[in-house]
Amino acid sequence: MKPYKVLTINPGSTSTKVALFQGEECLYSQTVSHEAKELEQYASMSEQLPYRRDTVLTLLKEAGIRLEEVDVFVGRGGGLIAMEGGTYGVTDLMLEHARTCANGVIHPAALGSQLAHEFAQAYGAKAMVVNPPDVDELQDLARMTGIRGVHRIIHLHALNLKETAIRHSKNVMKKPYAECRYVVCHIGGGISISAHEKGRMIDGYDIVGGEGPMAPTRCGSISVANLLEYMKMNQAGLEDVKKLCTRTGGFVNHMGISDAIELTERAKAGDRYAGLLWDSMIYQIEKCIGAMAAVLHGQVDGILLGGGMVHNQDLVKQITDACSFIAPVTAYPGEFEMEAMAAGAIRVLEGEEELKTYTGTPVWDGFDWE
Ligand SMILES: Nc1ncnc2c1ncn2[C@@H]1O[C@H](COP(=O)(O)OP(=O)(O)O)[C@@H](O)[C@H]1O
Ligand SMILES: CCCC(=O)OP(=O)(O)O
Repeated sequence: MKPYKVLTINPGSTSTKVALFQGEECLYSQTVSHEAKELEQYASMSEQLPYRRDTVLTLLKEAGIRLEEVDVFVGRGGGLIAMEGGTYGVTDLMLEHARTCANGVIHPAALGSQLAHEFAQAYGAKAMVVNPPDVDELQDLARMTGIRGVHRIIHLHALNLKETAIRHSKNVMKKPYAECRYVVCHIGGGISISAHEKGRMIDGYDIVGGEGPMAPTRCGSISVANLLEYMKMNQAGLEDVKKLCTRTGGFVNHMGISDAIELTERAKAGDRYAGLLWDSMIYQIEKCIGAMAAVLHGQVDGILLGGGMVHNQDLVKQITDACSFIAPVTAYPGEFEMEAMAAGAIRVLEGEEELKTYTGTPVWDGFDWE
């Protein structure tokens, strides 16, 4: 069978990643980092589209990649209404929801489907997205809040969390993902901590909604009282708070940077503020891992760490020291997002999996007594 060519595009909060695959083989991969200040100039997400497109085009031109040969362009996907996991065709409805960030989340992942669509139109190929951050597999216990009619929803790095769990199951546990129980973390520009049981992500944090640990670009969980006081003192409105949850919180708020390498260098050079900020983020990650281990009743086969910051040995050591009483900690520095996107598209092209159609109807829509 002809090995399909797949171009994967991954717009993240601190980077744009692009990779070309032929079958499972990665022919080319490149990452461009974006500092917070560079992205600040764009008032809306759609204003970032030409910048991200040009970033991708420049990389591909430099590498001499012939886009005419690509069978399918895959974007990361985002801005969508809560959906089942899987590979989806990019449709008009998906594009409309991505453009308007229909789920209320302003994050560059929503540019993924739009970029894939633009390239696919230009080169007569297919456009798809795989396991966007809007995948919802929560157990009912995780949906209830203390306010009637308000339900928890989550947005996290579903793509990398699931791929990491699938690979660890195959290569280390020698069992199917559906038979393993994990706490899986993605520690990047945003930080996802999630509980996986029987091949489903049954709980996790809404990392663009102000839940979970603080992260390079996110404020993470703070108390309602703290937030109300902050809003009063700073005359901050809803839009300011939303930005703190997705773009301007965490390292960006404290230090004006999202780069963990620079933050840790400042800490090493004796900046105690930078040092405490770094250690506090790790402490918050450890607390969230503990919570997800309790969701799994302590029966955890492994704690899996992925994402850019997992390249940092100190972070891995601190988490291992704090959490290995729960289960073995395994570090997968970087991510498998590009591989996961290519694999999802190829499974569909080879007929192993059906291409799903985005309905725009939430996968879960309230308890039956409501
Ligand atoms: N070698 C490294 N050591 C420490 N931190 C790193 C390293 N490489 C990347 N990072 C940090 O990881 C974060 C980005 O992670 P990544 O998973 O690529 O993010 P995203 O996809 O969310 O943009 C940044 O804060 C970056 O500084
Ligand atoms: C929308 C959630 C995914 C996410 O936070 O990705 P980044 O870490 O790339 O910002």
